[in-house]
Amino acid sequence: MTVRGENLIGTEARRGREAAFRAVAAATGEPMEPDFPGASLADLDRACALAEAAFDTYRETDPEARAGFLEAIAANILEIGDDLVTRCMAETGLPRPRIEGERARTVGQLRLFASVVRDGSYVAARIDPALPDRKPLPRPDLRLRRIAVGPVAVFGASNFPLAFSVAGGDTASALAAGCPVIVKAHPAHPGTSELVGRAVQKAVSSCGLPEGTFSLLFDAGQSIGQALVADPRIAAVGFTGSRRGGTALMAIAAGRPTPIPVYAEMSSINPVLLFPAALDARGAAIGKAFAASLTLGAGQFCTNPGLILALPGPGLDAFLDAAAAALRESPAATMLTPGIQRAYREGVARVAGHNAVTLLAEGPEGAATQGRATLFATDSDAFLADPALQEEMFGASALVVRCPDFAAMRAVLEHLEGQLTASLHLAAADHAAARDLLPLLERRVGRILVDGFGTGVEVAHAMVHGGPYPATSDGRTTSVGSLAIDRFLRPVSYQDVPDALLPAALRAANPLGLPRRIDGAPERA
Ligand SMILES: NC(=O)C1=CN([C@@H]2O[C@H](COP(=O)(O)OP(=O)(O)OC[C@H]3O[C@@H](n4cnc5c(N)ncnc54)[C@H](OP(=O)(O)O)[C@@H]3O)[C@@H](O)[C@H]2O)C=CC1
Ligand SMILES: O=C(O)CCC(=O)C(=O)O
Repeated sequence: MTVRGENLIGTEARRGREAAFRAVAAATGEPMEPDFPGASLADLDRACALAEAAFDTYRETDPEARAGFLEAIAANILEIGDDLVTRCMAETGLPRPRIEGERARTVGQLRLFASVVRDGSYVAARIDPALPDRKPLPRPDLRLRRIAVGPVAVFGASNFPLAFSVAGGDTASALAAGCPVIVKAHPAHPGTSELVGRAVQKAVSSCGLPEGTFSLLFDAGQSIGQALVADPRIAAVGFTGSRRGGTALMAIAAGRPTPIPVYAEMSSINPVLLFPAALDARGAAIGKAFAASLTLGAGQFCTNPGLILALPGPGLDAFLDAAAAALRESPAATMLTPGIQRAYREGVARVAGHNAVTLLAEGPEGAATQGRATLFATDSDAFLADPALQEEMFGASALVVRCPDFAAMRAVLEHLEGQLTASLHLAAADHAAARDLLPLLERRVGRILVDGFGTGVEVAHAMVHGGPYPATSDGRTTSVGSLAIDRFLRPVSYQDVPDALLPAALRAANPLGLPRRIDGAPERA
């Protein structure tokens, strides 16, 4: 399939009229064909008008039609075949197995949301029948369902060109909820974005859905993204990227005459707690596994294990020796964009220059487009004294904080900003110490995991990929897993509305066969 450098607006594909940009081949830094002229404000207006016009029809599509649409997108993505994989590899510098794995995750995610739509629990339909004889007052007939919030703006992420991008988790969950989606493509992988966008556009047509169900816009700068968030027809925003970008969009959304939620997944350093008995039993093995997680995807994961907390001892020494040895041999890896590479290099230099930090290991120097792994160490007093030491270094770099005792480890955790994940490495003898820290960890993070690392989020019903600010803008939600649909739904209650006027979800005959609660208990079939 050919990449043409076109915005996809409803059923149309048209080249923009604003300043153009090109993808940059991540490995060489060379510009790639074709150019992508940016969308104009008129293009944005058209996409928003179509989305608004599509909304009432799309949100009332029956479950089977909407599920079929999500499955059609998945099938169309697979149908692009190797053209998608090779374009994506060139634009991102990520290797084939990673891109193929990410494609499988993306397709699986779309299918998961198709099953969520078919299941229907997400509608949360509930009925409290009228009690006309209740004393002292009769109760009205009350029925509740959740409806889609409206058109959603999605910002594709640089580091997951498929699973967190044009047809990634934000788009899949918004479409599943019944929201039309307008994607602002990430400029790091425009060709990949166009190919996937065409797969969605084709599914909209083949499923007979309103054309405004999906649009994709390109922009060489930030004005289209900002105008999209500010547009009164947009009801919510999904974003994965930097704290600076996420908070800028939050400010725009909050400053609108009608403020809207921005679900931004931003920075996280994902503390890893190494407990003494686990370190004594298998310090070297944990060190090796840590190095593998740290260097995955050149460290360009928001779940990257960037902070290690441990008590000094021979177990920690074994961990550090093994981790350092593995990192010294870990080849430098191509980073996603020159900007991300520069930010990583500067972040590493800043930490390296800190007077309370020592360099434990670094990987071999790489090409100008690459990032090398680094491991630093400091102690808990120094970490507590300088908030800059908890800034995310987006790449394969981590800081080990030596804590003299569990009280110091607790103080470091208390001092941490909100995080996506915390990993605990434990043996049975560590359980009491771990139990003491769990309530604090629950306050700080969205996911607590044992004997593993947070990279490679499972797309599942019980997954939380979120966390308190600044890991995300709203720690009550997740951007991965079936619960992600909740972000794009809103409850509506119907009081004494005649059956003929009720939405199908709430009619007495339950024509959609939805799971419902009657007076708080599951409805009997
Ligand atoms: N923790 C995480 O999950 C991630 C963190 N990052 C961090 O972000 C840095 C930059 O990476 P990147 O992925 O490009 O993230 P950015 O936040 O810079 O960009 C993400 C998207 O948002 C847009 N955007 C950013 N700021 C604004 C703004 N003020 N107004 C309108 N649109 C905006 C970008 O457009 P444009 O490119 O035109 O600015 C891009 O489309 C990395 O070095 C890393 O530190 C990145 C990815 C994931
Ligand atoms: O680790 C993962 O699978 C997902 C990571 C992620 O969400 C991100 O890096 O933005």
